[in-house]
Amino acid sequence: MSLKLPEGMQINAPLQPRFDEILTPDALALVARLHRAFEPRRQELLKARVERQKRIDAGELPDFLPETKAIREGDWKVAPLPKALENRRVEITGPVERKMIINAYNSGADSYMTDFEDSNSPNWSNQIQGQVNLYDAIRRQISFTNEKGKEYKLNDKIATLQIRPRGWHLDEKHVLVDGKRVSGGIFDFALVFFHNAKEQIARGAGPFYYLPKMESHLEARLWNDIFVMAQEHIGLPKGTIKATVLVETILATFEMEEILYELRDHSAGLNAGRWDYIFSCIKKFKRNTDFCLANRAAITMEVPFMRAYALALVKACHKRGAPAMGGMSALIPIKNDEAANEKAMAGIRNDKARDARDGFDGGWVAHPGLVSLAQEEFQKVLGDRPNQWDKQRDDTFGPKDWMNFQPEQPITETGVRNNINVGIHYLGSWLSGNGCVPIHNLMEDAATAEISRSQIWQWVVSPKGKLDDGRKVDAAMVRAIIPEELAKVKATVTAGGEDTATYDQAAKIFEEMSLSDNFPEFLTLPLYEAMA
Ligand SMILES: CC(=O)SCCNC(=O)CCNC(=O)[C@H](O)C(C)(C)COP(=O)(O)OP(=O)(O)OC[C@H]1O[C@@H](n2cnc3c(N)ncnc32)[C@H](O)[C@@H]1OP(=O)(O)O
Ligand SMILES: O=CC(=O)O
Ligand SMILES: [Mg+2]
Repeated sequence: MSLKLPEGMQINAPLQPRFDEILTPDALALVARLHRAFEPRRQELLKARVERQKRIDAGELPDFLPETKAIREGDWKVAPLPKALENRRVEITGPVERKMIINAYNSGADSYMTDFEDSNSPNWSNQIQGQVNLYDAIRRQISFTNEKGKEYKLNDKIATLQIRPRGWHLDEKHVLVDGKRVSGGIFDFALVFFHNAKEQIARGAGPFYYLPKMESHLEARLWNDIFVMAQEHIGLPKGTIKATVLVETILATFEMEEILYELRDHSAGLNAGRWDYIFSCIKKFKRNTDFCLANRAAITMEVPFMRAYALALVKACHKRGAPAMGGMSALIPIKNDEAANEKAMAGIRNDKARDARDGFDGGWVAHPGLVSLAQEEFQKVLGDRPNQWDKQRDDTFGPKDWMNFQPEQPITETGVRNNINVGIHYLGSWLSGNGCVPIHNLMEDAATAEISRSQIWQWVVSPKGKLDDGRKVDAAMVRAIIPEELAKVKATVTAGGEDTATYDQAAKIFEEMSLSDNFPEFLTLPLYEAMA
């Protein structure tokens, strides 16, 4: 099998069965066109992130942008949404894996966000097989048979699909245009859009996306411009694409209305992506000795800075006629322990009930077993209404609330060990090709793992990184604990019948990342270079 590539493009990766159906000359021509038009801007925006980080490291604190005041104070709304996106009470998410795609579509959720991002390990095979899977699913020709002979196919009634491409920071290292790597996000979007947008419209839905990890409205403008060119390229009217932006960086909180404005023809609202958000709060202020968060488990949606961010998001969305989507609790069903399972389910109910009361129009779940209880909680508040866009909030949250990073205690040895254990387990799994894993009965993905590894870094560096018994968290402590937790992780993985080959490498990378002077921007950057 060989591919006919557009001029100037190289693909340095093996072709598996059916990859040629995705990597067609016309689809790759769109990748090349978008790359040539927009890669310089992506690079500038990534450079601007680095420059801004330097200023924050030197003590600058973010604030609202004076140059966008008119947008914040102006009277405008986002364009109306298609019917398929009016009701999004429960959105299930998950990696672009064949069986899971079928299960998620059939789960009873209103919508299904299929994920090339946080829950996906972006090796070449996962990326392109994921595209094959979506191509089949959108055409209702997907099926799967497991090793026991159980057959999977789509129900008559399925969820509305939304697709999350990779964030701006990640390249697709296997595809070069004019000698340069293409953006992972542009690559994922261009292929899935080119092959499926018209088919999705013909089937009563549309090309709907989720956009991750943005730090500014200029980054949203880049996506908007990409949408405009892509729609023109295949002959769809401007405004056909709809995209929900995850507000999952602290800096984006200061530009929520501007982000909606940039995407106003294509916006499907905002989502409170809590896990990357917590990670971003740690990362952005990691050298500010005033800030040091407590154990990961203590940073819930109930702590004031997380509430201030979530409620501000509802306010911004409803003011602009856009859906406000809630994020995901990491709780998942627990097998073989009824009491623990009941507690987890009560936790999910609580989470969804709070979001619904606050004004969110829906929220995410991690697992099909959570769909009905999330539906029930939104039903209690929304009743027969498809959403609650009519609910306007009048809170006045601002910078002080968003940067009130409390609690700072407790930090405990258990907390340190848990972060190291989860970090190594997740990294090892990611390197072996699995980007979402149940660990200690919680859903762990790239965003939750980022919190674990960045907390270790911060606790070592910050004078406030002290355990409740008075000991300072330091490099020696971390180095001593890593082998102990690695052994536990390997025992768990072996008990689950899986190979432990990638876990020594994971522990090494984890140690380097948590103890190096330079904080790696994303854990997936060194990991992606380490993978084939
Ligand atoms: C921070 C963020 O970005 S959040 C968004 C990203 N994270 C996610 O999308 C989480 C996705 N969830 C998952 O990957 C999984 O639920 C996990 C890894 C957490 C747990 O998975 P498992 O241990 O396999 O769960 P479990 O064994 O209970 O699964 C039971 C069945 O449900 C399926 N299932 C579980 N979660 C999902 C899902 N999200 N989508 C589709 N099917 C699912 C399993 O494949 C399995 O199917 P089967 O019975 O037909 O074999
Ligand atoms: O993408 C979602 C998050 O919480 O991070
Ligand atoms: Mg995220």
